[in-house]
Amino acid sequence: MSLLEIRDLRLVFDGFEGRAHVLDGIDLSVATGEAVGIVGETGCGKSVLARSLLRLNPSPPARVTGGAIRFDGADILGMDQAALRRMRGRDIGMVFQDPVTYLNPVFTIGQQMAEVLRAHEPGLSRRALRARSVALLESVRLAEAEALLSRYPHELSGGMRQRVLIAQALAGNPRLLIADEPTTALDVTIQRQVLALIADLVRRLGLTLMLISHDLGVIGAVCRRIVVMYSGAIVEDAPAEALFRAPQHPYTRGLLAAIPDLNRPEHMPTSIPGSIPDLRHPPSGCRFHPRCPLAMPVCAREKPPLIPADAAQHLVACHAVAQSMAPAEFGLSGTPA
Ligand SMILES: Nc1ncnc2c1ncn2[C@@H]1O[C@H](COP(=O)(O)OP(=O)(O)OP(=O)(O)O)[C@@H](O)[C@H]1O
Repeated sequence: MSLLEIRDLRLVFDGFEGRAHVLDGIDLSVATGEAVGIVGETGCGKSVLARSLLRLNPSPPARVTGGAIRFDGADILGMDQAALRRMRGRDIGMVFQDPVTYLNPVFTIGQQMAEVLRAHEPGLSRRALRARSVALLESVRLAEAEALLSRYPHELSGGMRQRVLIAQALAGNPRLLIADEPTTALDVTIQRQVLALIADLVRRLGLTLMLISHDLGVIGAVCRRIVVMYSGAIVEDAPAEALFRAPQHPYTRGLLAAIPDLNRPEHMPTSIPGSIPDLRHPPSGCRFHPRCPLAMPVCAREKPPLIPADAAQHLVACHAVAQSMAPAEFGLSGTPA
């Protein structure tokens, strides 16, 4: 049974310069205990998707135009404000990219931990708040947690600040943790430590994780399953090992070809030709078709469905891949361009 079910989710932003079709029919199921990575180029809608799960996209300009999101059976899109407040942090916790933005410079770490804890459990005594804060800071491997309570954010390093935010996200004992580019603002060594911490928390607390990054290396370090997004749609969804070994979608292949390989110095990284589409005027059919080396006439006409590729858990949305698997079954009229 899935903890999270997203069905045909569609979301637009209405702006002065027109309507941006940002989520174009997202289908995603996440089972309890899974660690799923969402990867894709900047602007493909990863953060908007994550914020949709907590209904955090500002509305207006954001508007959900179709689909459903269910968390443990509850209809998130139909929740009233009181139900949303209960759900946020308690069912689904979220960690954002930039720890500086989300910690208030004028309050101590202790005051900010207490504020989050009080929101979840209003009746906690001062002593209980202190004990819970220390336990949470220790759970994210922060040394001298007791002393940290009286420090201000600027007295902490970037990695420590991100750990404090992870501790805050865990304060409501969420079942699903969403981490949106949690290490992008950190330098490489600290990045590795924070990723190791997230992987460890997932194991220790039995958390379900949705990790968002533009970096396949970051996702591959933590997640067993990888979902690739392109321009508001999922183009491939596969076990990490299968995705790295045998990527199916031409966009995923392009992403992998762009990564330098230290074991093969002769391999020259290549970039995907063209640029990401303008979401106010997205290409018809498959949004990747103008950049795709395998594009066929059908690709400009019909959006390809997400279907099993070489294994049941390996899904891909590509007419060319579908045709190469079973041409008669799919009956596509397209011929290679
Ligand atoms: N508040 C907003 N108002 C208008 N458009 C928005 C808003 N938030 C996001 N968008 C648009 O939605 C699209 C997807 O943005 P999103 O932040 O989800 O991308 P992303 O894949 O997470 O990329 P990045 O890694 O750069 O954050 C972008 O075109 C962005 O301009």
